Amino acid sequence: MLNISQLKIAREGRVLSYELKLAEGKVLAIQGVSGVGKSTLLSAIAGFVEPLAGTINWNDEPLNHLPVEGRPVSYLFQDHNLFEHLSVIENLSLGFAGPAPKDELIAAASELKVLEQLEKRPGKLSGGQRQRIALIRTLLRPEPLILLDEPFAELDPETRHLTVNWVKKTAKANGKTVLMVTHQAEDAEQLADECLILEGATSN
Ligand SMILES: Nc1ncnc2c1ncn2[C@@H]1O[C@H](COP(=O)(O)OP(=O)(O)OP(=O)(O)O)[C@@H](O)[C@H]1O
Repeated sequence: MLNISQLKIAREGRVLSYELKLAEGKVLAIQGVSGVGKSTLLSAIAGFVEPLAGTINWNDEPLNHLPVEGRPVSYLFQDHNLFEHLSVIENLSLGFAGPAPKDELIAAASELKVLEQLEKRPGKLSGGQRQRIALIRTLLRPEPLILLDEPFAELDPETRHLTVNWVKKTAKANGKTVLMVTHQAEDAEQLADECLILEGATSN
């Protein structure tokens, strides 16, 4: 269970407040107007933003004082966070305690139609190809809590449908708990078990 209680974060003279409970293995869609604080919530869970107050607990363990690298979190940023000096397959192979699950990575790349891109540098890929590579990397890493910020924004409708289904299948098969920021109602309908709509912040 992810339990976020009375979390408060200062942003540009405003205080953003969050309250959230999500059972293990569930997918939550996070929606709300631009600037309401969707990405800020993911950043706080991942440990990039210091809250003013409140707690973030994962399976009853407080995360607040853990460093970014000590949190049980795999995070897909809006800009895809791929290392440009490594090939795509090297990017995909990072972050595993033991050897990377190459067969699983290659099967995912084939399913998402990016198999031909694996030996290239991320800079040579289209936005949509990078997005699928970043999704494979984020979903197949070992951490149980998956944070996705606009993960399908650059995909055409057909590829989007394929990719959303792959994320759903992969998250469920591996028991992942997923928080996904999206502006698309159909992504939420297709993928999410629950929906959180963030609303305005209070002024300081
Ligand atoms: N690194 C930062 N430092 C300070 N303030 C920030 C930072 N990033 C975002 N903000 C501010 O925090 C508020 C919430 O931004 P956030 O990116 O969380 O919104 P969002 O709902 O994800 O928006 P969008 O849908 O446009 O991505 C905004 O007022 C934004 O200007």
